[in-house]
Amino acid sequence: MTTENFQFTLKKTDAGARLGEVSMPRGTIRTPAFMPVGTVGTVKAMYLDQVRETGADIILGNTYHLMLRPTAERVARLGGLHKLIRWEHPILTDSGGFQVMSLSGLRKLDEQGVTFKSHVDGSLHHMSPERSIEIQGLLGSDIQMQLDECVALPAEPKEIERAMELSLRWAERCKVAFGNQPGKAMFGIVQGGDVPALRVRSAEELAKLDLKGYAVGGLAVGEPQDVMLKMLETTLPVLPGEKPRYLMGVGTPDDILKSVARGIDMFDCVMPTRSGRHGLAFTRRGKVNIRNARHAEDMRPLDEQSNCPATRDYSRAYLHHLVRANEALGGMLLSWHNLNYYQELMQGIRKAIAEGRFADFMAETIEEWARGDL
Ligand SMILES: CNc1nc2cc(C(N)=O)ccc2[nH]1
Repeated sequence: MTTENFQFTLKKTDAGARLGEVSMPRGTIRTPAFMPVGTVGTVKAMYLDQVRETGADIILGNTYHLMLRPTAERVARLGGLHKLIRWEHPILTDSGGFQVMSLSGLRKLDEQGVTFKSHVDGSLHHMSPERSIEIQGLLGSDIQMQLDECVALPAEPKEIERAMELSLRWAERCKVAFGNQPGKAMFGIVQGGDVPALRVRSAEELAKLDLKGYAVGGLAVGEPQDVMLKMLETTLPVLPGEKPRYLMGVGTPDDILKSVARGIDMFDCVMPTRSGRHGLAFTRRGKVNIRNARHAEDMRPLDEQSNCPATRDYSRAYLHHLVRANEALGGMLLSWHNLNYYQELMQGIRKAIAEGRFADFMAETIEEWARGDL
């Protein structure tokens, strides 16, 4: 069902796990949802028709990359990102802040924003909270993220606090810049590193802004999984239950299961596509490194029970050959397989929550991974 407004419906809970839907003009997002990453206007090595067929309701676009090339203004002149890349379903764009810190030659970060040198051509750019929202608007983004400062862990508590407070001030500026766009949403991002008290403050202050959704940021930045999960247990109870929660940059299938159990509704991660390009396949019996010599003459597919052609119709021997030869088709088939596996996992999660058996589903899934490759 699509609506002219942005509407989150919490359909069922099963212990901490939540089943829901985000309805928007461009379509409905079934949650818990996994968002494939469409970095520079493409989910690498995939046709977007295939991405849709795997079950994706929404993809992510990276503001940092798109603002540098082809630029937000050019995308707007060409009719917006949906038209340019031929994806008519919802798109979430990040603010660009995380990649400015991780990819560019960061020159300055102050109250006004960030000044950086492009990793593409060395040109100088300034991005304020207002400019980030302007860029995401020019792209035609359906869900826009506030500009924030994400610190890598481990970090000094004082540094984490400084970045968290700055991000709160930037959230207010982004809310003003975003204004009132009924069919779209701007999400705040909870920061606070691995310091529970700072996480609580960030979530409490963002909740006062009455935003349409909330991301948990500043995680999957080098901390152990147990620290990430502890920060979710600290943060999520403070966020309004009737709004969607999005865990940024996460994660492995194990991360996803354990984060759903704690109340996360949306995920994005390059893991399935990036690891697919490097020959790593996620399966219901755990990870398979197709580069390993043991697959060289194995004519079985990754999983003959799958409905995905990449998983069911191609032999491990051929996948092994393609990856070892660094052939493009190797990365294409394994990206397709991994995205399909991730969406099958999300579908299994949603079905288990609907049937009130998520805890059993999580235990059975983890146990089958541990049994090892077919
Ligand atoms: C891959 N890990 C990851 N952590 C992230 C945190 C943020 C954030 N804005 O705090 C954004 C993207 C992220 N990706």
